[in-house]
Amino acid sequence: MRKRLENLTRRRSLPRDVVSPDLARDLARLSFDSGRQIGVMIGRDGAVEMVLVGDSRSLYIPDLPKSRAGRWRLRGLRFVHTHLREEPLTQDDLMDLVFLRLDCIAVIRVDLHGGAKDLEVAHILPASRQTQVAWRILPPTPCAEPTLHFLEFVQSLEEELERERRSVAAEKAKDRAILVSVTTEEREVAEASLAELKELACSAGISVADSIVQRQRQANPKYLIGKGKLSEIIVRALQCGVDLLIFDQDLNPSQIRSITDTTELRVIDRTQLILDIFAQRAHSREGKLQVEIAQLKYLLPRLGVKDDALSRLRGGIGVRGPGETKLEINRRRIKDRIAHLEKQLQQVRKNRSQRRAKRLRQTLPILSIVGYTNAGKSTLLNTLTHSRVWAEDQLFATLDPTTRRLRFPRDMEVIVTDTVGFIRNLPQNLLDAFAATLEELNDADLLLHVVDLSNPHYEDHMASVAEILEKLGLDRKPTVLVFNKMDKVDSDTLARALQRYEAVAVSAIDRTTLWPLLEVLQNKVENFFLPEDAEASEHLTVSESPSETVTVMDVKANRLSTRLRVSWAGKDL
Ligand SMILES: Nc1nc2c(ncn2[C@@H]2O[C@H](COP(=O)(O)OP(=O)(O)OP(=O)(O)O)[C@@H](O)[C@H]2O)c(=O)[nH]1
Ligand SMILES: [Mg+2]
Repeated sequence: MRKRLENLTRRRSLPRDVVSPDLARDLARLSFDSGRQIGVMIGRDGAVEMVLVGDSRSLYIPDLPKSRAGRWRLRGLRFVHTHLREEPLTQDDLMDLVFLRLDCIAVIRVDLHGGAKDLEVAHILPASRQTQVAWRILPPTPCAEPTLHFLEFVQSLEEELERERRSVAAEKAKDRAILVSVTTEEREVAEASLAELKELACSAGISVADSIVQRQRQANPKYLIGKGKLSEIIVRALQCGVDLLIFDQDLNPSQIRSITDTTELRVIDRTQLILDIFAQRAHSREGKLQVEIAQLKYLLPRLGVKDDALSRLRGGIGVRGPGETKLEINRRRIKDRIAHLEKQLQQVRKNRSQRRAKRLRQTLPILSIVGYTNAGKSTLLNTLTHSRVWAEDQLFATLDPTTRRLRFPRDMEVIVTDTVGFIRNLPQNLLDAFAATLEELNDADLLLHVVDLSNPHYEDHMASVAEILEKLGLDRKPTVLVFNKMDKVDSDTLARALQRYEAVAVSAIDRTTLWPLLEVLQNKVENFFLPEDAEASEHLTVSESPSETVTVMDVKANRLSTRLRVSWAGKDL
């Protein structure tokens, strides 16, 4: 028996046959004699690369050598095996096809006399031809008269996959990902959370190819996700040319490892995605330090015993945060680095409080725009920026700014800052890093809390923002509530919202809607900073344009924390 099996390794099929008729016949016979399933892995050149022996009903395929370049390629191996008693392809066979990204899987159905009855072949299906399932089973053909030209077939299949990949890759050269949510929550809750993950991914510069939800009654601690879903993911990834999976749920290190091992895709979870976003957005020295500390702390418990754990965990998007070289250091060195960064952080903080003291001496009121992610904060700031042009045009047409300044020796100036969006469920260990990206808020005199009124969950978002502000010790700051995107809600909703909350409604994409807001801001700032100053009031009352509200905004472009300088002459004084 052993000898007969060994002989199989020297067999060759023509590249054009899935399996040569002789080999099929011999496999069937051997299988029949031994009462076991027998299989061979055949390379593209037709050579048998591996012989596998199972029991009468199943056959286990061990780890295969790493696949050829490119995760979207097929493996370059076809698996041909026998089924006794004319049993057709099974679900397990199809799973093997998908998990191993085989060129194809074929079963030789052995008849009751040990003959090779026929050959059943299944292959992965490209997305463009996608139906409900990710594979196709071809009608059985007699082993003795193969009809399929296998090599041509598999080459065209691969070309098709490659074309798909290229068309999506060309779409944008950025990271593409599939989002995955494994949850015991209600579908609606899971989908809202996934929608948010998508926004997070987008703001991290990742394009989302697809999202997959698995609702389950009980979690599967090993993979977190069921095997069937995992195979769906592998096929979708193959079809979409995706090599990154982002899980909405936090994964523990061994889950990351087993999912990575099974799918050969990069795997990150929500926390790591948020960390990556912070890493992108932290501009200040303190912010950068905080984010790197958070990244390293996230990494530390995930350093497994396996030496390749680091390269897997480098999974993140691009090469942000702790770079590759940094990640090659061991656990000890990471701890040292954290200690070192923490020391630096203390130093920076000391400097910052000195800086702040200096700024306070300049007494420029600072307005900071805060709000849930995607509320429209940056848009609001930008639109204010455009209205600057408009306002200036007006200004030049009617007034001489230089003269005006002379007349108003204490005219008001404010700085407006945009901030990173707030997010629900912010893990506690990220709060420091998040707080650092929001450090400017400590200096804010007035917060503009922007809310996307068109989002059905806007009240939840308001609550999340309030909660985070409280955690950051910012809940006592005077705040103006701004209901944005009023163009997207009907008048009833708007009226009801304004009844319930003291807020100003705007549409940040439409600068003409901003005036009521400017009015409110102006009054607030004046109330905070002017009343006790009699001298200023005197000057202002002699103004020659008492009824005119002039807004001059001067943007010192600095992307995320664009600063907007607003000066105006008060009309109500
Ligand atoms: N229809 C409508 N869309 C708006 C309005 N304001 C903002 N948007 C859109 O909402 C989306 C998010 O706006 P952003 O300004 O990026 O939101 P953000 O709060 O800065 O988001 P993060 O920085 O990610 O927290 C963009 O697509 C805007 O075009 C509005 O008043 N009406
Ligand atoms: Mg923004």
